[in-house]
Amino acid sequence: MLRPGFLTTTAVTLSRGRASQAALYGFPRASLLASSTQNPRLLSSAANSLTKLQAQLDDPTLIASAGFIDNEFITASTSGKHFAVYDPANGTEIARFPDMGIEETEKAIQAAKQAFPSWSKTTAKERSTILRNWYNLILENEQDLAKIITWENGKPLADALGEVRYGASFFEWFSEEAKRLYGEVIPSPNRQQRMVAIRQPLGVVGIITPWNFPNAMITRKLGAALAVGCTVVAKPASETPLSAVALYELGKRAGVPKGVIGLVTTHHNTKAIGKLLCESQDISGISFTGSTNVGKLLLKQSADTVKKVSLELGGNAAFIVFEDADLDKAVDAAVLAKFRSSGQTCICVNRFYVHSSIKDVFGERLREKVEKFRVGSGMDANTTHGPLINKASVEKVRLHVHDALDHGAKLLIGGKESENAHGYFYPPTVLSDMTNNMRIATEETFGPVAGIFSFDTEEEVLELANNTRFGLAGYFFSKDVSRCWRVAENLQVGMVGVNTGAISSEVAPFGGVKESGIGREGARQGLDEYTQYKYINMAI
Ligand SMILES: NC(=O)c1ccc[n+]([C@@H]2O[C@H](COP(=O)([O-])OP(=O)(O)OC[C@H]3O[C@@H](n4cnc5c(N)ncnc54)[C@H](O)[C@@H]3O)[C@@H](O)[C@H]2O)c1
Ligand SMILES: O=CCCC(=O)O
Repeated sequence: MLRPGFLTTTAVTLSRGRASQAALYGFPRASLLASSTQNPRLLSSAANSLTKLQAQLDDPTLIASAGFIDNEFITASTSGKHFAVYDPANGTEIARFPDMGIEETEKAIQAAKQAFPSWSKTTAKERSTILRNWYNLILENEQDLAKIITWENGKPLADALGEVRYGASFFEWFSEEAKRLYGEVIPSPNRQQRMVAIRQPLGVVGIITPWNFPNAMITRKLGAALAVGCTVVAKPASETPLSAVALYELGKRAGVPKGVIGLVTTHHNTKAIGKLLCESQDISGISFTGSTNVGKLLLKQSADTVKKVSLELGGNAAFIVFEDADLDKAVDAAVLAKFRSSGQTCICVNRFYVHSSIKDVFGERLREKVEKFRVGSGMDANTTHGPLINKASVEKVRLHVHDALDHGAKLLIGGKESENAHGYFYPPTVLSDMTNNMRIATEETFGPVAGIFSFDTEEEVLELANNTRFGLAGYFFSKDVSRCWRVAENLQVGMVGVNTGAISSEVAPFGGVKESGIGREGARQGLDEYTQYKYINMAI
């Protein structure tokens, strides 16, 4: 039952057959117009935009402007306010979401709390089956889900499809791991007692996710949380809520029971909702992926209720090319590790350290690769690299490039923005002759700029690479096996790519050290963030 104050007539369940899909085209428009506090003409045009998007999907019922509370899609906030979602390729509004607040979040928390006793008592096999259903549904709808990512995030469609499959892999993985949540039998130090440690779900967990992987950052958390028996209230980034809604719609179809997963959409109430999730006594864990500053705030806010907190934060990855590296492989890996998602992944390279003897040839080879990029709308099949997420991101990248050039960096390619460009584009850029007094040496750029520093000795480059408060990922290229072990062990990061630029996988523990985070996601370790041990001592 919805509380008074919710626009109950617009709380619509999206799980309908395809036969009725055409009729659904009108639903978001009706719900948006229901808001009395905003200009009806603007709301109507936003609804039309969403309708246009729906018309391009095989299954238009996958998206709506809605949060999801207690098994219902809620298309209006109690305040009547909305926030806009934009296509970063052209800056146009594509949807308008309910700007939910404390009331809705509290309701989602209570629904998740109520659902916890029964969900946590389902068998591992039952939870596994639901996750597996969800995985299958994602793959069946992968083309639609990829389009949704591209519309709201901007990444090229092929990359978006890769993200959908990557996202799905977490449900597949955790559907399997659900059945292997083993505890321990502890050899007793005496003859009178037997000792075991069992693993139990934390309870309700709050999940906050970023825009750079609108699909996969949600599944990486949800998969693990649901596998162990936790229930969830999630808040997606306000830039990319459509992917979250689509996933929830599929979750409902997959058989996730009422109350187990909640979704609260907001822009203006982000801080307040974050605080509530951290401070609520009904929430036992927080899992966050995003910037280090916000992560630190959430950690502080969670202190009073002594929550288990899992943080996947910013990075400042070094990519080291030793003099004995296979240069072809190093350049290919550099392209991937730097320019994937136009430089907007947390494990993207921020600093290239190339041995002084090969610095110029490496720079030239990288320049040649970047010259072949095709920057444009992610929906265009020829596009290799899409826009950045918003204006602020473009400004940060511009600042980093200008700062480097002002301090004497050499521009190999890029750096010049087109004056006629619509959308949030920045040309892929390669800079050489970088020095440690430049911003890129210490700050995460989160954009398509490769800055090349040079070094002479292994000792020197390790010191440079580790001279940061971040510690997420690091990469290096060398053919010397002893050096490979030495450098891998001495890089102060959570993840190392040795002779590769691709390290992400659902089977591997993803996470950082230092101010890049606490905890690991994916892999068998991913379950640890959502469980606690209970030690049982039985006298015999
Ligand atoms: N380590 C990882 O796995 C990983 C993955 C992706 C992104 N990141 C990092 O995320 C950053 C970029 O993402 P971003 O700009 O979206 O980060 P962000 O921290 O601004 O936002 C991330 C999420 O936190 C929410 N948020 C913002 N302020 C909040 C507050 N006060 N309380 C509660 N929630 C709040 C946002 O709405 C969004 O949902 C980069 O630093 C990147 O390295 C890390
Ligand atoms: O941006 C952070 C996540 C990237 C990844 O999982 O590869």
